[in-house]
Amino acid sequence: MNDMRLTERAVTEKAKMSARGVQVHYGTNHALKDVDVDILDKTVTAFIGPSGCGKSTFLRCLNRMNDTVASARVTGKIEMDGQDIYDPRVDPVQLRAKVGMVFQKPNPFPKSIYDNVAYGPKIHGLTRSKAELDEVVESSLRKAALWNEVKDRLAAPGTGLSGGQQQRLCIARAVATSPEVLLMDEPCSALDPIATAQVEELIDELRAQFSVVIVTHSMQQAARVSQRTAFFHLGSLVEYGETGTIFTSPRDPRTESYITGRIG
Ligand SMILES: Nc1ncnc2c1ncn2[C@@H]1O[C@H](COP(=O)(O)OP(=O)(O)OP(=O)(O)O)[C@@H](O)[C@H]1O
Repeated sequence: MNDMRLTERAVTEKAKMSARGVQVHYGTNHALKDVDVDILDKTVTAFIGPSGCGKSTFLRCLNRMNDTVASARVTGKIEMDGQDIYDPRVDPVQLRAKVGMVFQKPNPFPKSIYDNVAYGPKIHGLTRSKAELDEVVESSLRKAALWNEVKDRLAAPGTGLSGGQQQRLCIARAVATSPEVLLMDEPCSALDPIATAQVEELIDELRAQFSVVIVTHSMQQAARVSQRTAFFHLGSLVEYGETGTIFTSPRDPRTESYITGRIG
C-alpha cells in the first residue's frame, strides 16, 4: 500500500462538521428526524430529496439560522472541529461568519458593490485599515470570479448587477469573512444556464479552501458539483455516501426511486 495515498485519504476524509441525533420540530411538525452525518473538509456535499423533506431545515441547523425561527426547536448535537456549535457560549453571529450562507434568491444589500463585500469584515473587525479592507474586497471578488466585471464600478449599487452577478456578489460577501464552511440553498435556481455554469465552476474552486454544502433540486447539478451526496426523505436522512455511488448504485430503494424519477 502506498503511504502517500493513505495520507491523502486521511486528509480528505476529515470531518469538518458532524451532526448526531439532530431533530427539528416546528411547533408540532416533526420536520427532521434523528439525522447523523459528517460534513467532510474541503468537499462539496449535496443535499437532495423531494420538496419538504427537510434539506433546507438541516442546512439551517449548520449555522444556527433556525435560531431566528420562533417555532423551531433543534435538539441533538452538531460540532465543528469538535466544538458544539449550540453551546450557549457560542455567539451565533460569529458562527455565521465561519459558516457562511448563500440563499436561493440573490439578496445583495441596497449598498454599493464594495460595501456589500466590506460589510462582514467591518462588523467582525477583521481588517485594521482601509488598505487592508480594499485587499479583502478585491480578493473576495476575485474568488467569486466577479472582479473583472465590477472593478471599475465598485461604488455602483449591488442591486444593479445581473442576477448571476448578484449571486456571485453574495458569494463574495460570504467569502469575505474567511468562512470554513459555505452553505448554499439552491444557489442557482434563479439563474440562467450560463450563470449557473459560472457558479458551479466557482463552487469547484471554493472547495479547495473550505467545505461547501449545497441544497439542490437538480440531480445533474448534484452529480456535477459534489463529491458526497445526502438523500433526505420525509424528514429522515435515508442515505449518504460518495456521489458516484449514490447515483449509480444506491443501497436504499427510496434513493433509487428518487434518482430514477419515481418519487419527488
Ligand atoms: N420557517 C418554518 N416554519 C414552519 N415550518 C417550516 C419552516 N420551514 C420549513 N418548515 C416545514 O419543515 C418541513 C421541511 O421543510 P424544508 O424547507 O426544510 O424542506 P426542503 O426539503 O428544503 O423543501 P424544498 O425543497 O421545497 O425547499 C416542511 O414540512 C416545512 O413545511
